[in-house]
Amino acid sequence: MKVKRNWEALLLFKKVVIAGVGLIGGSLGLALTERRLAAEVVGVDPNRDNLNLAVTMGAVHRAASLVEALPAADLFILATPVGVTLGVLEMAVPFLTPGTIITDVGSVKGRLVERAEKMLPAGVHFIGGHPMAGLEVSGVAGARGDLFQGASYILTPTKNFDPVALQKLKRLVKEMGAHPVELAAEQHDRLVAMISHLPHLLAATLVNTVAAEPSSDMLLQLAAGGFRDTTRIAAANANMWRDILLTNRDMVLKAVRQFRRQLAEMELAINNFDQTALVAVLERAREVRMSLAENRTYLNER
Ligand SMILES: NC(=O)C1=CN([C@@H]2O[C@H](COP(=O)(O)OP(=O)(O)OC[C@H]3O[C@@H](n4cnc5c(N)ncnc54)[C@H](O)[C@@H]3O)[C@@H](O)[C@H]2O)C=CC1
Ligand SMILES: O=C(O)C(=O)Cc1ccc(O)cc1
Repeated sequence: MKVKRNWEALLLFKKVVIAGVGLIGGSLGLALTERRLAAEVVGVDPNRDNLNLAVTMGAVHRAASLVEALPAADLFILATPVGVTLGVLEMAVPFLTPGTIITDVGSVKGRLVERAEKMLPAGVHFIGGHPMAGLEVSGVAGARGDLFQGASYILTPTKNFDPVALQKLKRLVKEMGAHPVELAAEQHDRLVAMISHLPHLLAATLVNTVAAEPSSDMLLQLAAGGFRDTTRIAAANANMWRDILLTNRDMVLKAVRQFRRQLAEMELAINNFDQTALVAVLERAREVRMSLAENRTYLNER
């Protein structure tokens, strides 16, 4: 006999507290409320307009302060800018009660993951998280409950991780339609420097290269899909990216050095009219890019 799944069966958490109900916190809130994964979702955010909009949109059931919201929460999600997350966690510590699982969504993991475990009271477990999905807009107004559908969602358990907390977070990730991928925090930071932080830096540099031209207005009007496709992310929040690039400074600088080597190879081939080398470089990129579009497989699922 087919068992009918009622909404009660999907209830993963009783009370979820989200600090930072912006694009990502709001999208997690919508995913939780729309799919009825939590009985109550409480939002904490110093931006009153944003928080009120989150309530109106149904991304959180109610707004509160950390002091009021945190006791008896079974999940606490830090969805704040990378530069303030550790400070918010420090502020939260006195109000945490045993049984709370804590995760974050930040684009850089290293220091936060290292510090988090050390400052938490007994019975409270932290596992870093990073949804590999987003948009170039900030604030809850752009939030969507299906933002993480089909995306990889990185979790960074340490060697002392709590297995029950990890299982619950993996279940949540899957219920949101995303694919959990476990990585060590340092490995996470090295990989995202290449596939997220470097592309962002390059998109911004590409836009600025064109903008620095005397005829930039005309150039931007003429720009076709190629320029738009390669620079969409340059429209994202500058403060958010300042935090990301500086917090992951060493890995980002390493990725820039690798990029410079590839650029030099391309430059040399053009300078030398070296048709063979130029085709080889372009062909290598073409094949890799085409394999990215086809047949998506996820790490940990191979
Ligand atoms: N935007 C994106 O595409 C992605 C962002 N991320 C990460 O998600 C995090 C949030 O980014 P977004 O949602 O895009 O930013 P956002 O600017 O849309 O939202 C951040 C929210 O945090 C609030 N906030 C600031 N200080 C706070 C504090 N002390 N306590 C509570 N709330 C506070 C802000 O008022 C704002 O509403 C960042 O750490 C970012 O690295 C991760 C994946 C994708
Ligand atoms: O806009 C996009 O497509 C992005 O890739 C956004 C994004 C920004 C930061 C992240 O840490 C992850 C994803």
